[in-house]
Amino acid sequence: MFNLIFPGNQTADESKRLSPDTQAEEEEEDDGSPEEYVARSGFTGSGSDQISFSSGDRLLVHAKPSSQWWWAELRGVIGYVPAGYLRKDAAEGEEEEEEEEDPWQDDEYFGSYGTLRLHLEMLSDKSRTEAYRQVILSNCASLRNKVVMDLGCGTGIISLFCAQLAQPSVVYAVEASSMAEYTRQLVKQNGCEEVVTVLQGRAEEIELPEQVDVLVSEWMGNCLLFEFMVESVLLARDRWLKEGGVIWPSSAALTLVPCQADSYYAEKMAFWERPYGLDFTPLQPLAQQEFFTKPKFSHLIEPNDCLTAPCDVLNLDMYTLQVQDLEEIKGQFHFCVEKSGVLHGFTAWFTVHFESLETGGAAVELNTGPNSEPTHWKQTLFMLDRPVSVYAGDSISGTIVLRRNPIWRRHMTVTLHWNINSCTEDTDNCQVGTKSFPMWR
Ligand SMILES: C[S@@+](CC[C@H](N)C(=O)[O-])C[C@H]1O[C@@H](n2cnc3c(N)ncnc32)[C@H](O)[C@@H]1O
Repeated sequence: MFNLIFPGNQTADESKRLSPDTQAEEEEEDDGSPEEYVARSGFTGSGSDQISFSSGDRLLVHAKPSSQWWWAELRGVIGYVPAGYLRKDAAEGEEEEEEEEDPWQDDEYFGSYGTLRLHLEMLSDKSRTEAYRQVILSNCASLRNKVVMDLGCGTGIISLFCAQLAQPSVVYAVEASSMAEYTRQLVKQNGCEEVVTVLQGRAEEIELPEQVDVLVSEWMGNCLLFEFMVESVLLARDRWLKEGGVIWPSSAALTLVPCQADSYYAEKMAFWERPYGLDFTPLQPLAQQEFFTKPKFSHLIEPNDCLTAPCDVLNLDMYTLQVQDLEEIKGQFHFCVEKSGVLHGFTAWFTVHFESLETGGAAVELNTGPNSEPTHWKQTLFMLDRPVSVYAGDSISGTIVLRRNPIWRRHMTVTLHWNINSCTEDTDNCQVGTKSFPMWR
């Protein structure tokens, strides 16, 4: 049985909203002999220590050093494989139970949005909430008599901003979690029931009486796409948005920067070098697996720790983005090191833009990067396995690939490939590396 850790019981280091994990999947006794697993879908390994396989392949799992990556064998080739892509070769009849698992994990997902914890966190995030308020306020003239859909309204904050700061004809506030029952009360309590209609249900399933002029939603997750609520927005756009209608946010970008992370590295890895005068370095490979396999959510990078200027690696246009594009999104980067230091990893954050409907009006931007007010998303840190010294003038180029999990639809793997070209003569001329980070499967 897969064990999901949702926000209600996660650690502060993990996602703000959704942090399913794969721990404790195997309850059976481990007698040390290899176990046979079947691939649920294909996987293309990156780097020399991962193996590729196709859907239906039978793999022998020799060891499970972490909940995400197992050590397995296929046709005589041995290497790491992502655990979430494998299932036990169930006897007939048992398989049915497995197939019943919801790849969207909606019970857990909407269950967590049915409690106050996440709404408190989101509403306490002033930069986020004020950005939406500013969008409504600065477009209040254009919103007059418009039909608005607030997809995933939660407590209804954006719908209430619309009703109080503008004069739309109606706002359809759609919410799948049980919070919708309270949202109705909040709408009434604030005297907005003439304008705001709360509809409880999944946006994909609800029926609206009409098409809408404006589709607004706060769907962004860690590293922009995690949770993949964006899919619901794209489907609603195609079904409910009038020709020429507006989507807020209208575009989104993911930004990356090569960085130092001295204190995190010291806390999780260098610690094992000489605690209490003893050599604990044999634990370092374990530390790497345990602390550096997944990205670190909730990282707050100091502007000083950026080794280069940041660079946008993905740009999504919410009008043209298609659901199928989400399966694999690739970006490229080319950085020029500005100051010598130690490259511990890469940090990512996102920015979204809300186009203005007013003539000559300025777009509103919500930037979650280190040069803006911190938001509850903070930033996402991807640690390399080994730090690399870099020097001013070096170039770091490469690619980033966000690959959506083919089974667990709210999850993805981020693969970074980098190439460091040193400008100094006394160091290796070129260093390349690849690392894949499951979020969370
Ligand atoms: C990030 S929260 C934003 C809540 C609120 N709009 C705000 O800004 O505070 C996303 C909300 O969307 C809801 N949601 C996610 N996917 C949905 C879907 N497909 N249909 C309806 N509601 C959805 C969640 O239950 C959650 O309350």
